[in-house]
Amino acid sequence: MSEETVLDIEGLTKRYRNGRGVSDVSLQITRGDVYGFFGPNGAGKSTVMKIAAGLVRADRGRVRLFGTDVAEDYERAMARVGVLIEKAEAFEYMSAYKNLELAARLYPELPRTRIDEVLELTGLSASKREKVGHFSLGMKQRLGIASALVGRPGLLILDEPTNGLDIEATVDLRTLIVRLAREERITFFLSSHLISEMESICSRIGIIQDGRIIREGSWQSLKQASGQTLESYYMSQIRSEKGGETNGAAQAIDLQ
Ligand SMILES: Nc1ncnc2c1ncn2[C@@H]1O[C@H](COP(=O)(O)OP(=O)(O)OP(=O)(O)O)[C@@H](O)[C@H]1O
Repeated sequence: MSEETVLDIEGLTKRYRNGRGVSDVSLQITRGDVYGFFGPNGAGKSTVMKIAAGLVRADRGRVRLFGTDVAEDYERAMARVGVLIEKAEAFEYMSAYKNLELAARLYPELPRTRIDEVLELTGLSASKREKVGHFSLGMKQRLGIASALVGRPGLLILDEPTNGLDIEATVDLRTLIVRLAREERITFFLSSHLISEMESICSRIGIIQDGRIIREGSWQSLKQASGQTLESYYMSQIRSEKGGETNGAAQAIDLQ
């Protein structure tokens, strides 16, 4: 594993009691990547992300964050990781600022100015005294990201960050991710079931279907190799797997 590998997932398998889950998932994310994890509903994106964030235990396989195994030393592995899985949770009757103060309690060594910094980064400074209950969904998502940013993470894991957002809020969120990647040098592992919403900001892409990674590569190489938009490429891959043209076998090809 190179020094630059921020997240290293190897051979993850998780079977829920109902027999669903993920099988033999491996992927690596390098410092500076905006890694887009795409797949249909129920493909296994959240399961992989929850295991990566130490929230669900895998049956087999290994996750290393910044070189530390999550199962062996959770606190160390997660020290530089911010997580937003599913919907951003916040106390609705409190202001954005108060919510972030609570998040900041986990990091007593951080200066109080960090709260204003993350409010500024996420474009919420003007609303910081407003109750979160009055926020739009897009603002709540941005507050969730602000909360994940408090501890100055090197990696942000965002599961379906655009879920339920309208176009304007989706565009704002994309702009925010690009800005954070550039200005704060944050690496991203983000998922979506709508490739068109995120493909333009991703440097690497993994496609998961029925619990297995079926394609992986850099945005450029996948786009060039396919000679079509990534959305069309994605659809053709998903359909060909469904049609059994590849016998449903895991075919993680790295085109880089
Ligand atoms: N706690 C659970 N118990 C049983 N089955 C589960 C559980 N969580 C997920 N599953 C099943 O595992 C499979 C993968 O689910 P997962 O939520 O990881 O997919 P996903 O790609 O994130 O889907 P979506 O885009 O709909 O969020 C699905 O078939 C789902 O029904």
